[in-house]
Amino acid sequence: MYKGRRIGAIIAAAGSGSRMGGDKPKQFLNVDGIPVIAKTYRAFADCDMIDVIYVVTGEDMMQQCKNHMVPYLDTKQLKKFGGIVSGGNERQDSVYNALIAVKEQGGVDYVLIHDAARPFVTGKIIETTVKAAESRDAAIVCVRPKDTIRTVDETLDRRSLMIVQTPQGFRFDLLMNAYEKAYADGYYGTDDASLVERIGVHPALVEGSYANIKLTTREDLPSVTRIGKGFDVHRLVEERKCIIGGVDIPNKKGLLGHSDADVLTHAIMDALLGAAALGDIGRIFPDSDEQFKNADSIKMLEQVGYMIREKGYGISNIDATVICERPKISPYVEEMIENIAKALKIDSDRINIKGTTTEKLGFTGRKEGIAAEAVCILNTL
Ligand SMILES: Nc1ccn([C@@H]2O[C@H](COP(=O)(O)OP(=O)(O)OP(=O)(O)O)[C@@H](O)[C@H]2O)c(=O)n1
Ligand SMILES: C[C@](O)(CO)[C@H](O)COP(=O)(O)O
Repeated sequence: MYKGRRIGAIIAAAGSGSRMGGDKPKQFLNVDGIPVIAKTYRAFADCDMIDVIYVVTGEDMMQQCKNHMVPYLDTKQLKKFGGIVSGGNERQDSVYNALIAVKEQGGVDYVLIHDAARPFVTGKIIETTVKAAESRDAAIVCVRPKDTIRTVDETLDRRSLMIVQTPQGFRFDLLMNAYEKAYADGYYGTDDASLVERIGVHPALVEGSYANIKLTTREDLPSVTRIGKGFDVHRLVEERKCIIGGVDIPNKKGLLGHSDADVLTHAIMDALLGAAALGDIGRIFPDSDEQFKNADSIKMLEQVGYMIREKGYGISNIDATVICERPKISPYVEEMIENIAKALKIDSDRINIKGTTTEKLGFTGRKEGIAAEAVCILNTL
């Protein structure tokens, strides 16, 4: 409530995100650890001035939308949920469908229209828009362009230009009239204010934020950095090969394990899987499975690399340490790096491998086994 007025919000989430691409619409992608639609909804739900929130999404996306929203909201936030409305072909059609649903459910005094694809909207922006809409009937959030803007033919005067964002807030009956007039005239606009202007109302301009971007193309997505850590140990025994980092190293004893027991490659796989929240090698390549008996770990690493890319991550770097008295690691480091880089399809300068001893202490010091640890950083592509 604001000054005793009932304030509604409509979140437009029926787009297909064709410019973003990918396997799901952008409103269902994750930003800051939660789906975009949930983050956007939360911003409105957490604002005391907002009484009820309607989400408009594609007819075929209703369930997907709920799944990406409801589990991320608390009881207080969910209390404001007015319902999900089926959208239309264009943003304007979607918003109109939601306006009709709001009206059918008793209406509100003022309504804020917001793109689901603008999850960085703040409580302050929402409040300022409500106040401006209440005093001026219509209010839109804008920022000044930072670059020079021109048409194909001429440079425009930047001082008179504004970049229009959402939310856009209106007296409810005014916006409804504007939409009805637009449809009567066959007019389509790219925002709500342009429709209201056609019936003679100029909106108040509210200062937005450069951070309140509309996620439109891949470059708009904030980069995500994830860290992973892996550790592995294998026992040294007679009559086994000593394969480390894919290099068959001449040594009196070799490493015991279900696969080829490549301790270094295993630690690296666990670091990568951990960073991507994909579990660990035990889960992906179980030692109860015969197909992994004496398996080439570099081949398994290749598969892990594929899974990481599938999840949308690139490998920023890997740093690994092999811990043993013997064999000496340094003569083989370059070859190990080459094998690992090739399997992961990354540049070799993203990988660092080193060897160390435990000064003859512990099981590595007694040459009973070899340990390896690895850390990695993944970034969204
Ligand atoms: N028929 C439509 C089209 C768009 N939108 C919503 O309007 C907002 C702004 O639109 P836009 O960035 O163009 O989203 P998309 O239409 O999804 O993107 P694209 O044009 O790249 O397909 C988005 O939150 C989008 O979900 C909508 O509710 N109904
Ligand atoms: C409403 C809007 O976000 C204001 O900048 C924008 O016009 C939506 O346009 P789109 O063509 O649907 O991306």
